[in-house]
Amino acid sequence: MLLATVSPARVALAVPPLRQVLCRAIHPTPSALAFGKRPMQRRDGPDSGSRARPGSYPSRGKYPSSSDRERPSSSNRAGSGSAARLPPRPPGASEPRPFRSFPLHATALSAVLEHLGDSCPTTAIQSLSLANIRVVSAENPLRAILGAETGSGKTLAYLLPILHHLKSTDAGPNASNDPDAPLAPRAVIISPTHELTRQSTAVAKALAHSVKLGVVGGSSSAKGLRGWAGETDLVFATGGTLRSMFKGGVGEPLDEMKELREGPSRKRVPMRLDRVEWLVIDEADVMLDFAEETLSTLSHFPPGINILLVTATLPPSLLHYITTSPPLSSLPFEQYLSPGMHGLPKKLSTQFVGSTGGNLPAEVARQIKLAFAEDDLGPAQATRRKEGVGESKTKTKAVVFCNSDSRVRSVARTLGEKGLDHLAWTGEAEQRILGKNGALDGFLKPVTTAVSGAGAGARSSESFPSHGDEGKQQVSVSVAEAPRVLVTTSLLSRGLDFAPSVSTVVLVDPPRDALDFVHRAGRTGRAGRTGRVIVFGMGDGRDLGGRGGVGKGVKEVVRKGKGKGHGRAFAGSTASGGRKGGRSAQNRQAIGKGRNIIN
Ligand SMILES: Nc1ncnc2c1ncn2[C@@H]1O[C@H](COP(=O)(O)OP(=O)(O)OP(=O)(O)O)[C@@H](O)[C@H]1O
Repeated sequence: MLLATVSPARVALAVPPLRQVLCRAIHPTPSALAFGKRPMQRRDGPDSGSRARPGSYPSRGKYPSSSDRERPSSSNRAGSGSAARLPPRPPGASEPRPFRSFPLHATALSAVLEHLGDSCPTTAIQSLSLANIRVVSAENPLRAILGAETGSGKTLAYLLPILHHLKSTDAGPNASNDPDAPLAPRAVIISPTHELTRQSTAVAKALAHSVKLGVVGGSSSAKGLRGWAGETDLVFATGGTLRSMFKGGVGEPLDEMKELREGPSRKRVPMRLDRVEWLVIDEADVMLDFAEETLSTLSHFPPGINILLVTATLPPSLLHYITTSPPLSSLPFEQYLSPGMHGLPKKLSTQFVGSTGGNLPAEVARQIKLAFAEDDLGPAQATRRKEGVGESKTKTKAVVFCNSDSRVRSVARTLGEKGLDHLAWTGEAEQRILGKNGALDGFLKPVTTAVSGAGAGARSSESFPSHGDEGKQQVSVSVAEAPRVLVTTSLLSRGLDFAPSVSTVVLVDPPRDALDFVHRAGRTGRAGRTGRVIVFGMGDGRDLGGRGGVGKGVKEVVRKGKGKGHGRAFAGSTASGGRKGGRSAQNRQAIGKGRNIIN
């Protein structure tokens, strides 16, 4: 009944068949390519794409370079185009392409080339985003979903178009140095956890340093945004941090209890949202767990802002939510979904452990030791070297997911007894309460920046090749003596970019649903690298279909990761779509008791 209030056009947009999404991706309109400009035509108007627009590319039979945009030819000025002069349709807009082939602001382009390496191409979602995420007019804001598998570069997929836009329309540094001026960003990025907020902030800072934009990141609700004031460009925060700033209205003190306890000398952090042009909700499907809070947060933002929802999983319930809940439902969302979405990363193997001999934690420890021993074998070492993980002596690491804090404690205890150096990280972890990633750094990918003059960005010919870390300078602290195993809960399953040395993810308890499986498993095998996920509690993997909704969903995810993915909405525990019939995956018995590997 709720859908009755939604126009047919919007329903059609809400759940497009894959072919519609891909068609749009394969044939981006000139206006879609002209991002950063604000032509007057409606984005989805009937004549969209039928004539050249201001800022669109000259027809040259190739992708234009950024310099094309900076020096417009007579054929790409406003009104000079015609259908006959449209640029050739690209062969596949989700194909990897050089970052230079997109009309990025020169500073944003050099920042990303410095960050990833000069010759590093885009990933599928980055190609889609850079070709399509643009502001058409202030009166016609953009609403878009960016969806792609874990570890596929979604952070840059949303950051780059925003950096481009902010820089292209930058009015220069704010003259006011008033320490009491409210924090006033142009873009706000909401993440579900403090850990992810801190990591995304670090990535944005690494880029924004060259782009010369301001980035503020909240690391905890207690002190994250304190000390910042005045106009800035990007603010990263959790929904909770933002809400606590809005409590009682924008400009009210943050965390009043602390303020009472520690006295009025602590700096207040008011925030003004009237300058906000962009709102990004990272890990957007988590919104569903906090539906009311999310809507209450959104109600503070101006109505005409551009909204990007970024996600690795797109359940129909999320589509329903955004089409029926104001203010999200006020405009339809375009969908840019990578073909690999809802599958596991391609080089991630799934291994099921059916039998534990009655002692689950001990078997977990045994399987981790086995995995590390496999990693130390020659071929695994050679692959890691090729993938830029580091020296052949680099020790691989494992992240272990449990469904509860008590399970974290019991597994951690056993790992200790079995001589496995580990870190246990739950919502109650002391470092976490202090608002620091510190202890986690040994597991997280350090944010790097190129050392000038050094050759960075080793390439391979795969569609999503790993980039080398040669020639990079580590920005975060040294983590040489960090433990090899991290034991945690779903708290760290979302969005975090774990280090390439994390070769193994262990699911001690069955995932709550297939979405949970996708996110936990996706902490390894990132950026085209190899990885393995070891799954307990779901049998030996041969009869997943017979294990109810979760089993069916997991089976579907594993199969999609190995074949051609699709971008349809994902039913989670009862995933729909995908190929019928024979398995694309090959099952083979693993070395080790009862472990079944699906490659
Ligand atoms: N074009 C690229 N080529 C190679 N590596 C890339 C590229 N873009 C980003 N990366 C790297 O890929 C890794 C994963 O990126 P990111 O964390 O943005 O993935 P994600 O899609 O957001 O994953 P998740 O769904 O888990 O949040 C990062 O280490 C990033 O530096």
